[in-house]
Amino acid sequence: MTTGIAILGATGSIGASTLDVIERHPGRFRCVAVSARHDVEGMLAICQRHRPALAAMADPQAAATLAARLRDLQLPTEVATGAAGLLAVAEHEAADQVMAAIVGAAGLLPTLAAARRGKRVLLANKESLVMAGQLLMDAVAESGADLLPIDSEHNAIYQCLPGDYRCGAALPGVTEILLTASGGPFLETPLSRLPGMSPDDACAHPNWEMGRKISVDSATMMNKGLEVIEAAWLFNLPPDKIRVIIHPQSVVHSMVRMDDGSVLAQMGQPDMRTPIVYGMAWPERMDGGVAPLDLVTAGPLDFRSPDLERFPCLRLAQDALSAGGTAPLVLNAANEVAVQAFLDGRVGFTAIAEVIANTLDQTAVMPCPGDVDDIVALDQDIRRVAGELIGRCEGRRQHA
Ligand SMILES: NC(=O)C1=CN([C@@H]2O[C@H](COP(=O)(O)OP(=O)(O)OC[C@H]3O[C@@H](n4cnc5c(N)ncnc54)[C@H](OP(=O)(O)O)[C@@H]3O)[C@@H](O)[C@H]2O)C=CC1
Ligand SMILES: CC(=O)[C@@H](O)[C@H](O)COP(=O)(O)O
Ligand SMILES: [Mn+2]
Repeated sequence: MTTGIAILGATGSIGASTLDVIERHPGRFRCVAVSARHDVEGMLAICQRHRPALAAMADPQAAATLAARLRDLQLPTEVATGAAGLLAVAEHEAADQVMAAIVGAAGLLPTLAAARRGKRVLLANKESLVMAGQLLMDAVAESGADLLPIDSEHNAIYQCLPGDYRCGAALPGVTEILLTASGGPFLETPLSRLPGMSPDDACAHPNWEMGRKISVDSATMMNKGLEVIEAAWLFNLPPDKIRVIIHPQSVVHSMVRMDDGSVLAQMGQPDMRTPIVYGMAWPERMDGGVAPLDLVTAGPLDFRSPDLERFPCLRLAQDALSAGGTAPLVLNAANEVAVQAFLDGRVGFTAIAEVIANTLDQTAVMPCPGDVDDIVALDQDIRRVAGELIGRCEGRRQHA
């Protein structure tokens, strides 16, 4: 039987890897619905190759252009737009599985909709769990949806757990999980040079090819911070059972330490098609086109503790997890605003951590709202606070 896949964020890095896996197994998987924000050319190429029933563009102008181009080419793909368009992709009746690969908070509503509909959720969009972990995990539990972690570390941990483990359940026998972190492009950069690092420097990840937002997150190690919070929700663990270890080679994708002293690891090439095909084929195993890992040529594997002076964002995220309530949501919103300002050349690299810390300082921690509309409204409020702080950084920069 063919499995229908909807891809939220189809024009991105995870979207491209997912489409590559689908193409390798034409009888087994079919791309039935796709979404993007405004990349019309990318979406057109996907529609020509995969003929999905539905393509949604969040941006209305991009949707209109796509619809006209599809008409000219006499392609039958229906076009939708806006928030409703993203929901239509997430809930598409022909989709058995939904790849949640929109970057950032924009992924929350469609990911939640897919979970509520009982689709298998292939979760790459870590920000939705950071913002609304309780809501998303409750939706999965209530609908009985399969939730498969796609983020490489969480996928690695999932692979190390017993075969009948389901995300959100307790983990008896596990002492702690060890999330590996590459350390990003600035692992060895002298601290005095960090303020002058450019967006292209920050996006030059040593091991993974990814979108620009997550690449900057890797450079600040906020990516690992978000992943600590993501792990707490996926594996139902308290902060003190989630440890971060620097592993510059990105060969060991994460580990689980058991109470009997065993440490289980999942290894492989740094290629997202492994976790993607794992999630799509689960509980089977299939080929995703990934080259075999040769441990003889992979070179020495190094491990060390993270330096929190170099990576203050990691500590901010760990503290936000311990604080609980709305703190992770505030952290995530401030990070998205600060990273975008850095990518736009408006603030320097080290301002990212400063803006997040100051936003957290200005915001009282409250219990997280139980209603998704309230969560989205709060996210918008925090973005305004962080935006004002960005404005002040810009002002200081201009006067310097
Ligand atoms: N890349 C990777 O290897 C990994 C990524 N992840 C996570 O997966 C997610 C996607 O990452 P990645 O593929 O690298 O990101 P990319 O930037 O490469 O792609 C993002 C996708 O989301 C779409 N998008 C962006 N903003 C919006 C919006 N406001 N509304 C609707 N769609 C939007 C983009 O459309 P458009 O092209 O039109 O802008 C694009 O399709 C992130 O949450 C990331 O943390 C997790 C682990 C690994
Ligand atoms: C591929 C993936 O899962 C990314 O989240 C990756 O982990 C980024 O690498 P860092 O370890 O540098 O954050
Ligand atoms: Mn990861």
